[in-house]
Amino acid sequence: MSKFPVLEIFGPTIQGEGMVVGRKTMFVRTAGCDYSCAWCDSAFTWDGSAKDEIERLTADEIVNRLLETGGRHFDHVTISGGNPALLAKLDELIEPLHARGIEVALETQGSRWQDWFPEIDDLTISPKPPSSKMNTNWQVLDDIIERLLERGRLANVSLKVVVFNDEDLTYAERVHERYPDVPFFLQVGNDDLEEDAPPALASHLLDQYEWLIDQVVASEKLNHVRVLPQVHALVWGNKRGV
Ligand SMILES: C[S@@+](CC[C@H](N)C(=O)[O-])C[C@H]1O[C@@H](n2cnc3c(N)ncnc32)[C@H](O)[C@@H]1O
Ligand SMILES: Nc1nc2[nH]cc(C(=O)O)c2c(=O)[nH]1
Ligand code: SF4
Ligand SMILES: [Mg+2]
Repeated sequence: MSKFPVLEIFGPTIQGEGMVVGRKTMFVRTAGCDYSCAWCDSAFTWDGSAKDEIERLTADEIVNRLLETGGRHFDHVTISGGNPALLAKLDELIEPLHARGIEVALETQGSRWQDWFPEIDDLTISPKPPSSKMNTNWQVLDDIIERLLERGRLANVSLKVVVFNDEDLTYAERVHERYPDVPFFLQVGNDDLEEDAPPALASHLLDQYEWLIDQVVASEKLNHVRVLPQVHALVWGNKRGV
């Protein structure tokens, strides 16, 4: 049995982002990332600041922890990170969750393929725009999208680009033009990760949301798209574990 580096298991809460926004879900957050985005809201997964909190758990232990924490109050688990696509054996966790009738969602940036991607019920791929300071490997992303389309997973996949500025918006247009058949989401960037008063953050993020809606409305390249804020950030601010 493989061991997985886990930083948080929490919920039930709602999925605050993207293709299944609002869905009641538990979260499993893995440690470690191959990126280091300038604005990462979960930098503790990779910057060493929470290294003492990382637990190495088997899939059975994660399932037990989910059941202890969530009881009978969930039928959906979202795996995020860090980049959970660094974990080659994650099918060992996906399989027993499915066996219990629990749906599995996963958040990743599209920098690595894993053979278990087609098993994920709600797969969010979130390539990173220029403001992140990361570079997209288009060959890798093309390959991931192609493999998912070949396997008929269109209904289970989405692309989600976080937008902070005009350059990011141009990047979002480029991603949507390259993969026009993949459901496409634009997400408000949270540029105030230090604010600890939820109402102040919510007010700021709603202004950013209005700006992003205006930009998308004005774009001829962004028509078959959805624009969303991070609902959990509006409700709970920058709090961890919600
Ligand atoms: C923390 S990441 C973990 C999963 C994976 N590494 C990824 O980036 O897709 C989860 C989601 O949060 C988004 N995110 C991270 N920091 C953000 C921020 N400051 N504002 C808005 N979204 C953010 C990412 O783009 C990603 O879609
Ligand atoms: N409620 C809630 N929704 C989320 N959607 C994506 C999250 C993430 O950090 O990956 C996240 C999170 O941390 N909390
Ligand atoms: S890829 Fe995701 S977890 Fe990694 S640094 Fe970027 S936002 Fe954070
Ligand atoms: Mg988050």
